[in-house]
Amino acid sequence: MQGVKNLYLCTKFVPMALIRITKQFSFETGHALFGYDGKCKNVHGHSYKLAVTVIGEPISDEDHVKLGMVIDFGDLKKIVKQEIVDKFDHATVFNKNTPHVELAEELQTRGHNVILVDYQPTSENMIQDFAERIKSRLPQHIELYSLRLQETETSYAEWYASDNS
Ligand SMILES: Nc1nc2c(c(=O)[nH]1)N=C([C@H](O)[C@H](O)COP(=O)(O)OP(=O)(O)OP(=O)(O)O)CN2
Ligand SMILES: [Zn+2]
Repeated sequence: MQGVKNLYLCTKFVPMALIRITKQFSFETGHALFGYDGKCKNVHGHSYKLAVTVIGEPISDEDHVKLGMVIDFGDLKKIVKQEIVDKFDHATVFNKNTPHVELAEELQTRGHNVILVDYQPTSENMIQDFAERIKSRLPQHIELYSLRLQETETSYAEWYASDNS
């Protein structure tokens, strides 16, 4: 009986661990790479898949409604939906520093959903943009750990906070 009591006490005093949790998203987005020397210079689209990983300590306050969670998956979903999915899904992204801006403006006047960005819309640049958008919305005690943006079945970009600090 004494042994069982000790085991119970041990589980109560385990130091808090940092845990990574991940939520995955998908959205359909068009883009064109102005000046590119391949077929992706044409306006085309991808079924993007985005995996968002955050890191933090699970909440240990037994009175907290989110006990045991780093962040509620639902709250993470809300942030990523508002910042990325709802904006980029069924939109076409153009680099506003290229002549594509004219095409973009024409499409906008015809009611199309267009996003003008300050960069060439490659996976590498989009993932950096997404990292900044998500970081700006996370609670202070949670950090963005990594992103993985999959553009095609065989191509993806990754962003790690540790590579960029
Ligand atoms: N480093 C990068 N290279 C390319 C990007 C990019 O964002 N970063 N983007 C493109 C195109 O937009 C498009 O994604 C084509 O990618 P790719 O993998 O070449 O697509 P394919 O369908 O041709 O791939 P396969 O699986 O090899 O058939 C181009 N490059
Ligand atoms: Zn592409």
